[in-house]
Amino acid sequence: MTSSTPTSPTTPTSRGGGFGESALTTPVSPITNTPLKQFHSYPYTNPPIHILQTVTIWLPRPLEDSDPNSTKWLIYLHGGAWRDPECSSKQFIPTVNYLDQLSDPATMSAIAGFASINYRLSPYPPPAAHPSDPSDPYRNVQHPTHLNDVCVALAYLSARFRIEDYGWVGIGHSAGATLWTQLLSDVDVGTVPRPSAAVRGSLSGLVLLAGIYDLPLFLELHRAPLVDAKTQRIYEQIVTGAFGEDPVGWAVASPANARYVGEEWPALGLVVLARSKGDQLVEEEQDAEIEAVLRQQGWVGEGEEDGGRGRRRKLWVRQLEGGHDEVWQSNKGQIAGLVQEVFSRLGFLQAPLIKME
Ligand SMILES: N[C@@H](CC(=O)c1ccccc1NC=O)C(=O)O
Repeated sequence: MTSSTPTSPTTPTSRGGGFGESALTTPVSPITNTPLKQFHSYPYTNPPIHILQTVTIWLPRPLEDSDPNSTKWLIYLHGGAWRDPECSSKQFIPTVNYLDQLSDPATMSAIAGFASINYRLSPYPPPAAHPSDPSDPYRNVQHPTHLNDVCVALAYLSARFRIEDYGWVGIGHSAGATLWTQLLSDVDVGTVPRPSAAVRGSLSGLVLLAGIYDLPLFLELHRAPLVDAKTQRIYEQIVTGAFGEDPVGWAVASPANARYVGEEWPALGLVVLARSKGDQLVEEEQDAEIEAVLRQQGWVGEGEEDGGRGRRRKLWVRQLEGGHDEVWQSNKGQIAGLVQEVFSRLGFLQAPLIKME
């Protein structure tokens, strides 16, 4: 297989989602008056302290006009190799806008709200466009602190928006897909409680984009002579920065080595694994591994029998187009299309309303 060089940390990126216009500086208005294209970031810690511990919310309509029986929440976890401050909750904006403006309106009618979670990051040493200050406690954390923040954010979404009354679908890109699969499994989440039974029981679908599921394999595929020494060093920094120096820790934190207790997420009926052949940063072996692991643990592929076990856990594989970070950009509405497909499969789309002239 061939591997190519990841985004050079020295290259400033023109991607959206940077810290330039801080989400926290956006004035917070009463949630029920939030127009869709405006987003509002809410601190999920008490006391509210830092932008990296916020969740960004978009509402298609005042929340009280969304019927919990017929609308769902979509909850996004961004990537960025656990360290890149240019990658944030704003990665979800292209998908939100696509669903708002270009998708079949039936999908938007079935969405109560979009939430995109920021979490504390791991060290990003220089040279980098935005290196972390070694004394910044928000940009020098390690696993399981990222997961710890995701758990706190989900508890906040439950307390403030009652996501469990609506039901929800999770979406994650790259390290964000790693975080969702870790959360679903028995990987350590730190000192905070795991999501409540109500929150776990209301997750019905998961869309995993370009995820990293086996950290030792991630390093193996980016070691000389497969890649040049500089690229090898970047991948080593990513993994040691986020998971420490001990290789045992890398294996223990890897979703591919974990157990998935379906009963703990009883409504989860569909997991979608999606990646692009044009992904230059994360290899297809990652998806192949997690697919095999989920199959061993009870998920069944599309169009396959479930062996009479009566399980409802389906595993879909989908192809995307573009480079690693292009898949979440509006790129032909790929992610919006997946959301629509998942909503349709899960029975969330209602017959379109007939307009009265
Ligand atoms: N932009 C990131 C690179 C990055 O996101 C990445 C690089 C290689 C493999 C996976 C990556 N992202 C996963 O979340 C950085 O500058 O570190």
